[in-house]
Amino acid sequence: MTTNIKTWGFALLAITILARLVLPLLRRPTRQLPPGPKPLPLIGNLLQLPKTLPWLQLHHWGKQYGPIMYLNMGGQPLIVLTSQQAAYDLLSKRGARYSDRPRFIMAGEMVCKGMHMLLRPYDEMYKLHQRMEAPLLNLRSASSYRPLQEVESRQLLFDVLGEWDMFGQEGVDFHHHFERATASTIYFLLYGYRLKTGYEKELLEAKNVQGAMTKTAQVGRYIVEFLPSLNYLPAFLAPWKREAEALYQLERQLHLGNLEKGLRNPGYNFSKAMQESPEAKEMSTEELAFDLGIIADAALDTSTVALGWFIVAWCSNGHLGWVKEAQRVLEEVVGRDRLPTFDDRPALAYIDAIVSEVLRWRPVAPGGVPHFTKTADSYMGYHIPANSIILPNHFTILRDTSIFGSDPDDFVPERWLSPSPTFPPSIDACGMNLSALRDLPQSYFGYGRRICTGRIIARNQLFIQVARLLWAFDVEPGVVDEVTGERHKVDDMACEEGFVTLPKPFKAVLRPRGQWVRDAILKSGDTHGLDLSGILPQTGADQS
Ligand code: HEM
Repeated sequence: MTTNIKTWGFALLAITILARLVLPLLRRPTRQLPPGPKPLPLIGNLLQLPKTLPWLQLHHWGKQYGPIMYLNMGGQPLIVLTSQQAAYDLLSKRGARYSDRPRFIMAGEMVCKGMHMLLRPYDEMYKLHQRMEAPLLNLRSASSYRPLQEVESRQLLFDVLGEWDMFGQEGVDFHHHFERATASTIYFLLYGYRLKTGYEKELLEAKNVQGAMTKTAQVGRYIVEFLPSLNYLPAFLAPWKREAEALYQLERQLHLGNLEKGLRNPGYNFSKAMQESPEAKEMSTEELAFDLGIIADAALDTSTVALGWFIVAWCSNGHLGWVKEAQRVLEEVVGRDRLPTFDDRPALAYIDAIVSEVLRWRPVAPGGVPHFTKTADSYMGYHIPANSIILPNHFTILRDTSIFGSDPDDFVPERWLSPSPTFPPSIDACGMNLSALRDLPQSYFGYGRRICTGRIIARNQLFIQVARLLWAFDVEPGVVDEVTGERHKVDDMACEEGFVTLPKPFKAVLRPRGQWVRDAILKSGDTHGLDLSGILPQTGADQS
């Protein structure tokens, strides 16, 4: 009996593979597709796109084939966009058509049972979640979370100074400190509790789940992604089903447990605000818990990675003068008696320019986040087939010389500064000086209706952390060559694989710039003893 089922299983597999490869060839489109690398028979460009750093290969192809490219990924049309204009025209201006996501059968449908906000299709349920999140993430609400971000960045400096006292020239694992600070901020905002060490059970579990999720979203890892009908096979012939179910249970427990804690903890947090929203009445508790859990995941890696690249830029390109300039401006605006605060932000446009440049120079998701169109379209005279994946290659787009200038590989914060700031300046609700900054595309947050919803919170957080780190420390690579005694150079392109691309780990020395730094940090002290239950708005977020 088992052998019979197996035989039928393999027959079904063979037929589906054949149909999948041959049918697209029979349906060869007559209209002109965008240019792209020459496909091989049957499999198209599937084997030409490397598994390691595919966005870099797409970057090189972009130079050859232009702003819109076509690849055939074993029958799946993939449209790659490599200019800001093309990405904006399609993903933002034609957002109604281009806001879907491709199917992520393992990660989205099986592991998250369709409840992953980033991977969801653009349907009514997605819009319900978006309506629930929007009032908590808008500019005015984000401005009210800044006191929390000030506390957590104070703690970051305190922790880093403590490590300097212990390890000195050996350097610190800055990634860990950034991760703790980011996680603690977002967990307090979402669930009302902080993380003191960065080794708390909740965070370790969240990282495990996230790591496993990243694997399940890898292109080519599971055959069921290409042949969804294989999911009709019984579980003993489909081992990925067991893997997905185990991961789903893990994630479910984590998110539900955090939601419960959030509802129990004192003071305002997103768990309470969302549960009280009219939208939450239309969804299950599990849907609500996953919404919060995915926001936590989306915030955690991205902001930590951006800070990591900031340290890479400091170690590898700091000599270009921008560190000196930032420290000069901080000296002028803030002085030496206290840490920079959000009140200083209108006069610290240079710091916001550094944040923009970090996100441009090494985008957190260099390969972009895939959008999807169910309907056929045309652009620049080219045919875009129905059911195409649309991938904006952030790495290339953020090097568009017509927008960012002729030196896009260099780290130059000045490119974000307005040559003629207007007076009186226009300052937004979070203190950002809009008049002093050029309104260049922030493509690193994505596009259109799927643009990153946490971008204002992220920018506020990066502003205060970057300002305070530059005010407090001088930074250099932590590893010294035993023979020459010189510090190792940091390879500014060395990165880990993944959808979010983080720098390869290394230690950096963060040396206090003077006694005044130590005095100011120790004066503000360890923040873990503080009662923060009143630090966030008590009456819920701004609804405007
Ligand atoms: C430097 C930090 C961050 C970067 C670079 C970043 C980048 C991105 C990008 C590229 C996308 C996909 C956009 C697209 O599909 O076109 C995205 C989506 C998203 N981000 Fe962020 N993000 C950051 C921080 C945050 C934070 C702090 C939060 C939450 C507080 C957040 C919440 C989300 C959510 C919920 C989505 C899914 C949106 C959707 O699919 O509709 N992100 N982010």
